Amino acid sequence: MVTMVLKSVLLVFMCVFLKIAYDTISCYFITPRRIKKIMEKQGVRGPKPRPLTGNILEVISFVSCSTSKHMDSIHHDIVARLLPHYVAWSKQYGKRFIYWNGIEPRMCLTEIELIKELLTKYSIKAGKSWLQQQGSKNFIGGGLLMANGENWYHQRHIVAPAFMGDRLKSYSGHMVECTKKMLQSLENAVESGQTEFEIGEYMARLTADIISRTEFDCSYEKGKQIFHLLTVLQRLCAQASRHLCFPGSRFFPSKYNREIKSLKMEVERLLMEIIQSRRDCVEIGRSTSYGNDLLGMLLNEMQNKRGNGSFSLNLQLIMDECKTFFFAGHETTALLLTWTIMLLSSNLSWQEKVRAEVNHICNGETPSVDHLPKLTLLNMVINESLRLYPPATVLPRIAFEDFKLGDLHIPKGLSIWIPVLAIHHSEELWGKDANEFNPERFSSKSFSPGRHFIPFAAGPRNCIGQTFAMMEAKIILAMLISRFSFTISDSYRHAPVIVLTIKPKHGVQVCLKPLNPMEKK
Ligand code: HEM
Repeated sequence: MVTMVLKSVLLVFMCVFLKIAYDTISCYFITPRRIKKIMEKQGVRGPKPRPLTGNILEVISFVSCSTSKHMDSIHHDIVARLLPHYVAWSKQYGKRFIYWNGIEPRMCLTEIELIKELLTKYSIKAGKSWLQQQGSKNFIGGGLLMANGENWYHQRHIVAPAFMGDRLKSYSGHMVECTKKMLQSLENAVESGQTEFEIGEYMARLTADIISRTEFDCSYEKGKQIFHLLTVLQRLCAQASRHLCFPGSRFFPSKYNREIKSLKMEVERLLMEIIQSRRDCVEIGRSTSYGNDLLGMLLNEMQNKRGNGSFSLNLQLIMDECKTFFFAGHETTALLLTWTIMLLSSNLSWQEKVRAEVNHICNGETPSVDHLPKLTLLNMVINESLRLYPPATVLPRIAFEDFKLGDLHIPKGLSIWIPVLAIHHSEELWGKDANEFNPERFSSKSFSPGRHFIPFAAGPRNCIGQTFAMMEAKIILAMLISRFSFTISDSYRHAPVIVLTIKPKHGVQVCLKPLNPMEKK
């Protein structure tokens, strides 16, 4: 009897072991090579990969060489600096090529029609890859940004109302209040004799403040504390995700992995405290709803059990959504503002034009949602900034099943990489002055958005916070430009780098001068 049991256990153990061994070999060797063959047959080639690391080491060496120094002057010809591997391989292998991110074969896609088809038609068949999800699992978990398929569909429908209509307009008050506080602190610093400011720090603090207030309203101070921890967690997860291509690396109890786990637990403990106190208020009858902020909306939704079929909104997902909105909405907008201020500080005639427009439209009042659509020059400048320095430089997708894209057969498991930065700087698409700051190009009525201007992606999976971000950027810039004039400081070193998003390596130093009441008018 005992031998029978032992034999059965051994058999089960052997089966499990063989399954794991087969899955590992299939995932690391068989599938990637099958995909490579299918793509090669269609004429899509690329650099030779090394075992396990693929072309990662080449990419690292290309980029560390091109970004080792700052640029000689402020110009915007930055593709060769930030995506040198793209420049080298597209020259050698053509518009479509394949390179290997570890064990993941990635096809680079720059053809506009194919990108449009992929983003609009195949938003369910192509989504976020396992590598991406693992890289951010301890950080934003299964929130909207990393969700796929049915889950993504339901999550998107639940949060969409938070970014539309009157609810969206209601956030403008928070934006104005937070900006007033920031401007006051700048004015105080100027009065005490400071003239030069690293404006990126101010913008990062301001956008974090705004998103904390929008998400947590009355629990705003606690929200700020959570977001501070999330910023540290984000940095650690980005460092740890570099090792993900090595089998089992995420289970290794390294210093990174231990620190990540304990930070994640602390963030979630604080989030649960806020959630619990709102539930208590409703339970004892002190309040009839969970609140009008983003968190309240998600909790109300969970209470109404609008879950559909197998999908249900649970507390873990609500916490993941809170973390996702902070991550997706804070740094991207801060960078948009920082780069726009850099561009206006080094293009004074545009600064003057935008100031005159703001003064004319707002007439000394703080900007309201009714003023914003009339600020057309400001809108053009923001678009030009998003074109030259798109915070999200690449859009990654992975095919979950075989499908046809234009003339290409895309096999299941192929990762597709859309280099937004290169598309935005392409002379073929934007003309000879593609690398110059020229907001005028956005004034043309014939301009067709979404074709080769994709800072917020496109199609059903585009940025849900696009209107929120544009409203926030316009309010902040309009308020800043009517209070201060700014020039780029001599100490500024133009050194864009990509660390997930495009960042100024040494910050953006500007000299601020308060405008006197006559100039403000
Ligand atoms: C200038 C500011 C912003 C830029 C450039 C930007 C850009 C993008 C891009 C390119 C995507 C698509 C990513 C992908 O699918 O791979 C995206 C998605 C997303 N963004 Fe933004 N974003 C900005 C601001 C915001 C704000 C303010 C929020 C929220 C408050 C936000 C929330 C999200 C979310 C949740 C997604 C995932 C949408 C989905 O997959 O359905 N973003 N963003």
